[in-house]
Amino acid sequence: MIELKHVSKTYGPVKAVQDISFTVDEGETLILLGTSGCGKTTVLRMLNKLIEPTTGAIFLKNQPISAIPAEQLRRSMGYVLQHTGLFPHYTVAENMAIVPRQLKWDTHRIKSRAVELIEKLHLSEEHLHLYPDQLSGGQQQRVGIARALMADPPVLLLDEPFGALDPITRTHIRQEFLQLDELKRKTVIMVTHDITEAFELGDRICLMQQGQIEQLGTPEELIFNPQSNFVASFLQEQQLPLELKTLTLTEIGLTEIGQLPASMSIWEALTHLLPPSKAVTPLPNSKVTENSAEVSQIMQALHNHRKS
Ligand SMILES: Nc1ncnc2c1ncn2[C@@H]1O[C@H](COP(=O)(O)OP(=O)(O)OP(=O)(O)O)[C@@H](O)[C@H]1O
Repeated sequence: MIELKHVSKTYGPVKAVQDISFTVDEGETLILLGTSGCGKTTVLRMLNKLIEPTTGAIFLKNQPISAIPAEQLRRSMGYVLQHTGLFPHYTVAENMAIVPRQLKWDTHRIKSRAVELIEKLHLSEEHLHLYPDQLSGGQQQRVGIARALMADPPVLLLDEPFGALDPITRTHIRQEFLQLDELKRKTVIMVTHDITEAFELGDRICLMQQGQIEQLGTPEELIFNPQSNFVASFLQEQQLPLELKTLTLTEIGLTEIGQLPASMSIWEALTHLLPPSKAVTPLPNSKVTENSAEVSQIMQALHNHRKS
């Protein structure tokens, strides 16, 4: 669906992106993960033709995007900018109508699509008449996503879509986002520096450092088979929670734990088994202290899986 071949971008002496190649399949969610300044946003901006690669080429459905007019390309790619990028002097409805107007949709179609999406994102029709600064940060982020989805583009580019939110709101919006039926058939490329977010949302993760790819793989590959010390140390602090979220009970060799389905992640299983006070917040990074028979059995199976 999308392919980057040996793409680099330099700004004078600054090598923002250095010789990056990867493909993203149709319907896949790829996360660009890395610390500030590693080149994630630059990749996204090149995909959308906001900037040109210095060398290398980008393809959309096997066609070089250099041959696709920018306007046409952007109609097939919704873009959620860092800090939402909503126009402050436009109402929510006007912000959401920008692309449909370019596509010459009639007023009725624009309105009904806006109402449909705003409700899917857990806002109400009344919000359509407000200006961005009359909304909370979380509401603005929802509008930013709704705006990008208006014309139902097959590709969605998201730059830190849940940035600048407190951790609890961030988790809520992320859960809503995961459940959005609108996203199920889209190809999504999302930038984040939040490891948990990357592991929850990504089919694959591209971990970058100083403009280069350190490792590109599934969450499980990154956690259990880090290709460099950088990858291992980048993930180290979150190691246990990531393992718990990435692996299912089946994958650690457990087919029966009480009534819980074996396709559940270890995290979900422990959330069911542990008392709410322990399950609500992420489990301690170093060890799980609760000692019920099932929890012990799960942790033993995880231990065995690590050794295998
Ligand atoms: N227009 C520009 N002119 C000069 N240097 C730039 C420009 N845009 C980006 N850079 C540099 O390129 C590098 C990569 O920037 P980029 O914004 O892609 O990083 P990032 O990983 O998205 O960071 P963040 O998470 O902080 O947004 C940085 O060193 C940045 O200073």
